[in-house]
Amino acid sequence: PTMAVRNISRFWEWGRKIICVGRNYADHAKELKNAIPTEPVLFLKPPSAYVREGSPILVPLYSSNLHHEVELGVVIGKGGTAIPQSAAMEHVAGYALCLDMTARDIQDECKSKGLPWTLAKAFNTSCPVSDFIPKDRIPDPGNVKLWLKVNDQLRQSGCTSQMIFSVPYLISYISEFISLEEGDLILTGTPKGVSAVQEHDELQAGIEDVVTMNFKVERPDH
Ligand SMILES: O=C([O-])CC(=O)C(=O)O
Ligand SMILES: [Mg+2]
Repeated sequence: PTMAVRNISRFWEWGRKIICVGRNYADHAKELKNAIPTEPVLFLKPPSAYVREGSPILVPLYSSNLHHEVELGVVIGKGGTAIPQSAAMEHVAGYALCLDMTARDIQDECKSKGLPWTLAKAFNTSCPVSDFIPKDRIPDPGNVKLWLKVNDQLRQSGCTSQMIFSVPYLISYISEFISLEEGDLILTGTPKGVSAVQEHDELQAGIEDVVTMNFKVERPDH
């Protein structure tokens, strides 16, 4: 019998979970008039949220305010529970540039009703991802410059040095409650500059000196 060999560089095909951190940059928390968190804010996306370059980001039919959020993604290489911060980086296989696509109108409605963000954050194509970035290409995840352009106009530009909670802290914190598995992805939050995108917009995002990616926004035909 042949055993399929799974390659971490195609982690999005593994069907593992996507754990997202919200409000991890003070400048973004402020632009949405949220308090600066004293503990990480967590939510999830299902593996069906993944979309790769060459396929479009689809605007959910129920939203008229789809926002981009550019984020550093951390790909887990070794699973664990209650991982100490001092060992956290041993659990990292690499990184990916990610977008946390957000139906902001639906999120606002959920917030005001005290309901979960699922339909605002976890719909199909809500997690565009770049190629896998091996760990050694990013020597310090606390000093990564991220940017995002819509139709060639710069909208977001930030550095992970502005994160409230560091990558090792997040791995340790999350794994206390939710065991991490090989192939999981952690989205570490977005810096300021989130804004709306429309059908036919072209998004380009990058990690300075490491990777760029391009996505087109479309309306689904169903
Ligand atoms: O929707 C939000 O503002 C929370 C979030 O994902 C982030 O800060 O990256
Ligand atoms: Mg986000």
